[in-house]
Amino acid sequence: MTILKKVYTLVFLRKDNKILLGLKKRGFGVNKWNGFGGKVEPNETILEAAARELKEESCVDVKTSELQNIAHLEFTFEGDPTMMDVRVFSANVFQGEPKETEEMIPKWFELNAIPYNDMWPDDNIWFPLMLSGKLFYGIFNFKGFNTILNYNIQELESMEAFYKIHK
Ligand SMILES: Nc1nc2c([nH]c(=O)n2[C@H]2C[C@H](O)[C@@H](COP(=O)(O)OP(=O)(O)OP(=O)(O)O)O2)c(=O)[nH]1
Repeated sequence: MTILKKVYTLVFLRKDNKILLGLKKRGFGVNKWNGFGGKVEPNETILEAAARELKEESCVDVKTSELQNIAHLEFTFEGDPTMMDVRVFSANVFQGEPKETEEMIPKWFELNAIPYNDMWPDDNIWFPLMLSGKLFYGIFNFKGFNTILNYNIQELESMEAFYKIHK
């Protein structure tokens, strides 16, 4: 089966031992808490897309130089030839206060109170790696949107080295 790849961004803001999540109000992942992100458009870089989606969904501004790439995630769904290629970033320097938008209701969560029951089912597998400052590559194969058929996670030494071999 031909695999079509679509590139997405996902940004997590950090402040005072808290993480900013948003409750998605519509579309893919509706009613789930998540970071902020979306599809990379043809006329922009991945970093530009990450900053744009954060702004659109939470009203917060971030400089692309403050976005740290911390993970690469790939999602496939049984029977769907599209692979979602998700570039995950974190930032602790940003401008403005998060505000509710048409897409998201933002909220700061203590790191020991992450609402995993209302998140994508893979998140409780890789959030602990992210929260302990690890870099990683994860692949998740879903059946429907609630069942993980199989997955693999690899810790990485550096994202640059990973992207040199993983095009
Ligand atoms: N935490 C987490 N995030 C995920 C998973 N799967 C997945 O696509 N995401 C992220 C990647 C993107 O940030 C977001 C999906 O993007 P989107 O469909 O909202 O993109 P968009 O805003 O461009 O779409 P649109 O509604 O404007 O068409 O969800 C997952 O399993 N866990």
